[in-house]
Amino acid sequence: MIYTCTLNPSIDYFIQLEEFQLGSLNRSKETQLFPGGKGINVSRVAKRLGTESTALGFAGGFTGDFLKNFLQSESIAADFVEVLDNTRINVKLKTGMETEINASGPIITGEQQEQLISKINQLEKGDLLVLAGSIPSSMPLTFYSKLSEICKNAGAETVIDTTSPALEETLQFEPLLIKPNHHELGELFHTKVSTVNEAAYFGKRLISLGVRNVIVSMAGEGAVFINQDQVLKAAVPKGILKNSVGAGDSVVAGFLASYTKFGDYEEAFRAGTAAGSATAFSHDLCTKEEAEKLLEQVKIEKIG
Ligand SMILES: Nc1ncnc2c1ncn2[C@@H]1O[C@H](COP(=O)(O)OP(=O)(O)O)[C@@H](O)[C@H]1O
Ligand SMILES: O=P(O)(O)OC[C@H]1O[C@](O)(COP(=O)(O)O)[C@@H](O)[C@@H]1O
Repeated sequence: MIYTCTLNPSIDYFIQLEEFQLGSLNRSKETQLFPGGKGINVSRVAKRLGTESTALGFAGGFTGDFLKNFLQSESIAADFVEVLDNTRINVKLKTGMETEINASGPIITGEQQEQLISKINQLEKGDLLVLAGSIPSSMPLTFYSKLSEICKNAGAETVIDTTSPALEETLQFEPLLIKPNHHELGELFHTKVSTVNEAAYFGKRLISLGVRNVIVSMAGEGAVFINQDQVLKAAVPKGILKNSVGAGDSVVAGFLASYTKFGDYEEAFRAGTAAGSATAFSHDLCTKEEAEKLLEQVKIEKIG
């Protein structure tokens, strides 16, 4: 069974404007509300690609209800720990360029954290847990590594998509996959990663630390896949960028949907990259048809 865990989910409030003027009254052209948060997006895209998962995490208040109802309407299983405060609302301004304001989110008490841990304690060999997104400021930065350790002891796999320092702590538990973008990979090594060769070099260093597979996503430049046996580069099709929110999560979902079906890393990397670009080229997360249409246009090259 696949589980996604989003400690700080959101409602993503997309606001389209001709232009945005700081300090003035701005009126929107169009607005949309979507459930958000990295694990939630992975569950939604995976579902569209035919792969079931259960969304775990914390949800509260009327925004938490929106989230749960939305997932239910898409037939996605969810098992959230209830919190007192409202789930956050993240603002995504679309004015020709994208500006994001991600809110801090509700306070999560120690007792609520324990409730989530007891759900993770139920995982067993053959299960897979995706830990994705930021850790709320009321929680310890070691929370993902704690969950990773529980999974490792149970024989369950983990996939990690978060930033340093939380990411760093999880590496010792040998995740199946981590998916930093090139900025996040740079942060991990206190440097700047801008080229495919740099991504490959630092990706290999992660493999030597025990990570089994790394995808470094590089937005319009595509992505790099690194494991013990090979380094692959994916060149992505050119298209009109409509929405980069959720593109990274779509890479994770596409990879997992393919890998859990066919067990082939190269194909899973291709499927992940295609899903990422399909989301980038659409207003919402990609559909199965949109992702499949791009599959053949993703050019994979072995570079190591
Ligand atoms: N402008 C773009 N053109 C084509 N594909 C894109 C573009 N932006 C993002 N993507 C696709 O989405 C993936 C993830 O994007 P990226 O911005 O690196 O992730 P994140 O959202 O995690 O920062 C890329 O690997 C690529 O497949
Ligand atoms: O947990 P964080 O880092 O604040 O990120 C949350 C945001 O990231 C998203 O999951 C999108 O992530 P990606 O663009 O990296 O795929 C949004 O839905 C959400 O608003």
